[in-house]
Amino acid sequence: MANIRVLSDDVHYTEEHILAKVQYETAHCKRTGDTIQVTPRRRWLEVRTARRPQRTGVMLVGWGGNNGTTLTAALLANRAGLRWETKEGERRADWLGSLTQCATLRVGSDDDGKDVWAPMSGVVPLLHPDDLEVDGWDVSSLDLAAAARRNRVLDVEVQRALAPQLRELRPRAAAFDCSFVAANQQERADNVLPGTRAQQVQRLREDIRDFKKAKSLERVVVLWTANTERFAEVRPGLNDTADNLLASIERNETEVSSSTLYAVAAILEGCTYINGSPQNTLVPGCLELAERHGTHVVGDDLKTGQTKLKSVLVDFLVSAGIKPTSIVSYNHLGNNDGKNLSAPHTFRSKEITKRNVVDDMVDSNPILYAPGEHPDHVVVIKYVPYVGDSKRAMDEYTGELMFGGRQTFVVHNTCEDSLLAAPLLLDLVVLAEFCTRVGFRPAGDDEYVPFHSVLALLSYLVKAPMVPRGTVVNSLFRQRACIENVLRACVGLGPESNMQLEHKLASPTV
Ligand SMILES: NC(=O)c1ccc[n+]([C@@H]2O[C@H](COP(=O)([O-])OP(=O)(O)OC[C@H]3O[C@@H](n4cnc5c(N)ncnc54)[C@H](O)[C@@H]3O)[C@@H](O)[C@H]2O)c1
Ligand SMILES: O=P([O-])([O-])O[C@@H]1[C@@H](O)[C@H](O)[C@@H](O)[C@H](O)[C@@H]1O
Repeated sequence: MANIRVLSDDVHYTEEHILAKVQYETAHCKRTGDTIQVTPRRRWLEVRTARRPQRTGVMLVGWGGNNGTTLTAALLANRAGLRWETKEGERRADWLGSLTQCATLRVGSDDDGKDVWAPMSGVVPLLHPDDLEVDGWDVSSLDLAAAARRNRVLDVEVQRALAPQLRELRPRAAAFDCSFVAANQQERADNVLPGTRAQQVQRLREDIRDFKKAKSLERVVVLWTANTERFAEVRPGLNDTADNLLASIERNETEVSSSTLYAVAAILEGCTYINGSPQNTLVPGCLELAERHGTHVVGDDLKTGQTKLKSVLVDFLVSAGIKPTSIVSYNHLGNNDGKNLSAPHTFRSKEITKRNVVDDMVDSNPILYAPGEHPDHVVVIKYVPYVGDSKRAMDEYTGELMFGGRQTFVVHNTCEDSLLAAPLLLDLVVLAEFCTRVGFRPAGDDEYVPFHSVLALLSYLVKAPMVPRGTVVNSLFRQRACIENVLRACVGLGPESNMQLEHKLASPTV
């Protein structure tokens, strides 16, 4: 696929960097009575992107799980160009569902006025999946071939072809506190670290160093794709500050979750930490620790199927002036994730992230909704072993039309949960690595400013985006546009406005 090269006085490609200059516009608003005063603020920004992706490895927490084994198999299969027979004919390994590997963005138009599109990975150098090393931890000691067989996600032909390599991959012993997950998860836990929380953090840090050294890595991303935990209590003296969190770990406080131990270990080793599950791993003390160490964190909860569709449908309805009044999201699934979510305290974590996704869109339209008014919104998840990873999502959306009309549409969405999640895990790692190579400064300043420790740019990939400040955006296309426009800024292209006035005015030469 083509890479783009921007020919502009505002873009310079040196051996090490892409140096770009772009005009950045915001608008300050002030409400006075029935009027909103809007003051545009335009300034020139200089963007510096290091061109060489770093030698990167990802350490998956929950490596032996459905998502972890599926991502690992995808990395191996794509690297090998694996082809296999199915009843529909030959298939070959691909990255379908990955934004960085299979999505494009419009970069302009050609002599005939036709749009020209480029792969996202062709705008700025991104880490290639073939170069990504993988390791991780799991409470189950199964090697990844045995785990893939247990997980029942991959075609048998694929499992057979990859078994020799998967068999060599064995998860490291895990930090695990079963009280934070469903009791039914204890039965697989034969690979658990002993000792206090402080000793476990120390061991996890040694694991990260060991992986980094063994693979000669420059960057390690720690990504939680283990079970959903219950929310941890956040309270002064426990985890409200970095020092209090570290002291609580030293005191072996039982309210510090296993996932927070991984996050602390990652941050102390200078790694990006990504929370692919809904629990509040990234407590305030964790966020302060990440800022102190200048590392990035991303959360919460992968956005893969039912919620992703919801963030599109509700955005479409509200932005079309149709008023969603009832949203009922039901799904059943039969994988281990579903088994773990069958406990009330773990389901509650998932319910929170699946329900909050419409808040910003509802709040954006006071014409439709009075202050504090929201659609009825219900989330139901049931564990039905027979369907395995092939989650069935059924949604009913009801909205109000003019003259008291009602519109109801029902969606049946059979997701293969892990085949949807694995490409997003790759995107999270690839974009997280990219974010460590970019800096911004007002034109003329000396210092480039990196992304904030809380990587809000990756909101597109999670259900409940953490942001350092400002409004949480859940609208999927606004989130995607943010990534697209940041990539464009790195090569001196302004934001995609979609105006294309050259095709809309009486004269194309305005
Ligand atoms: N489409 C999706 O699959 C999807 C979407 C959004 C979020 N998620 C979240 O991703 C996570 C993983 O999903 P999955 O389908 O792979 O689940 P899974 O149960 O198949 O995998 C989780 C793995 O984590 C291991 N584990 C549990 N606690 C651990 C610990 N403390 N340390 C190390 N390993 C531990 C388990 O043994 C298991 O192998 C879940 O929290 C799920 O809610 C999944
Ligand atoms: O991402 P999404 O499809 O909206 O939500 C999914 C839930 O519907 C499913 O029950 C759960 O097991 C997955 O982890 C995922 O969170």
